[in-house]
Amino acid sequence: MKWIPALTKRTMFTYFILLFLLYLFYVLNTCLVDERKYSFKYFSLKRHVSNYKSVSRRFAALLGFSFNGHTYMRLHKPNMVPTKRLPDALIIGVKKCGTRALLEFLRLHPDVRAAGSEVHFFDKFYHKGFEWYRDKMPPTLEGQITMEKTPSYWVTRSAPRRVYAMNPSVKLLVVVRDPVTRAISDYTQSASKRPSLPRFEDLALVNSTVNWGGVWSIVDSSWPPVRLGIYTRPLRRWLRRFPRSRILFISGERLVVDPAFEMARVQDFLGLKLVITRKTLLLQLNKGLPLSSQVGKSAHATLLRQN
Ligand SMILES: Nc1ncnc2c1ncn2[C@@H]1O[C@H](COP(=O)(O)OS(=O)(=O)O)[C@@H](OP(=O)(O)O)[C@H]1O
Repeated sequence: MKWIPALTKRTMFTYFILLFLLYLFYVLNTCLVDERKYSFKYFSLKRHVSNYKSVSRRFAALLGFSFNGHTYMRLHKPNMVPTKRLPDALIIGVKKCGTRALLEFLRLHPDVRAAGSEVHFFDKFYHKGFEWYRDKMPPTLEGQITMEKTPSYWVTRSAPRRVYAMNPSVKLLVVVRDPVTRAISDYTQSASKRPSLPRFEDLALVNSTVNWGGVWSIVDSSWPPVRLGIYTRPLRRWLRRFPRSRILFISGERLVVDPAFEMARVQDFLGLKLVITRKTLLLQLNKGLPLSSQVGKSAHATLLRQN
């Protein structure tokens, strides 16, 4: 009976393997449970186990899976795939008050995704429809905020109604600044493009016939750089559609002298975790924050002064 010794050899080999595996599981388990008893083995095994885990995690991620505690879950669940959504918050104005600085600071927050440039949907491209607008937005994950800034929305008569039609709970951010410095900033921008432009005072002031014994100059409130600084009329339009609690006013001046303070207000209003602080801003600026040179320079100078 030749098969008996052969079977015995094979059986013995199988037993040996099983015993070895049993021993291995025992050691692994004991080490993981009692770290004091087998400290050396524990540490070396732990290293191997964690290496194995991280490699498997990366591999699983490549296949579209993700670890969540002890269970696997599909990464491609609807809320895990970045999707383009209509904005949850808008920077609606005011032109030349620091809107760009505000958006650039907000972009530093990991839970904020903003459209690359001014979209002008509610003033110029409304006829293209909400699908067109959605397509202009960056893909966001669930929990992230989609944003856009177009300062001309502030003065567009139909914008409050249109924004309301998109989402009555949208959050609105308005940067305001001293109307005189705002007008000068506005004029300087135009003058840099048209050097032949008359002097600021010639455009901002008009001679008045209403006088008390002489010719008086009064401010020409119809001149756009001045008119844009009269905040009450557009504000009334926005407040007709949106409650005050949905609008946050940000001081353009304070955004320069204390950006961290204003950004804390903004993050609180948007329901974001406080990430943009004085410390993180300074840290980022020292590293070469991805801000435009103008915004970056003024913020850096301010933060260094405060330090
Ligand atoms: N960090 C920071 N904080 C606040 N404000 C800043 C900051 N950096 C720049 N600025 C000033 O913002 C002014 C431009 O405003 P806007 O970005 O709203 O201009 S625009 O409407 O988008 O063209 C423009 O004002 P003027 O320099 O007076 O023209 C910028 O200097």
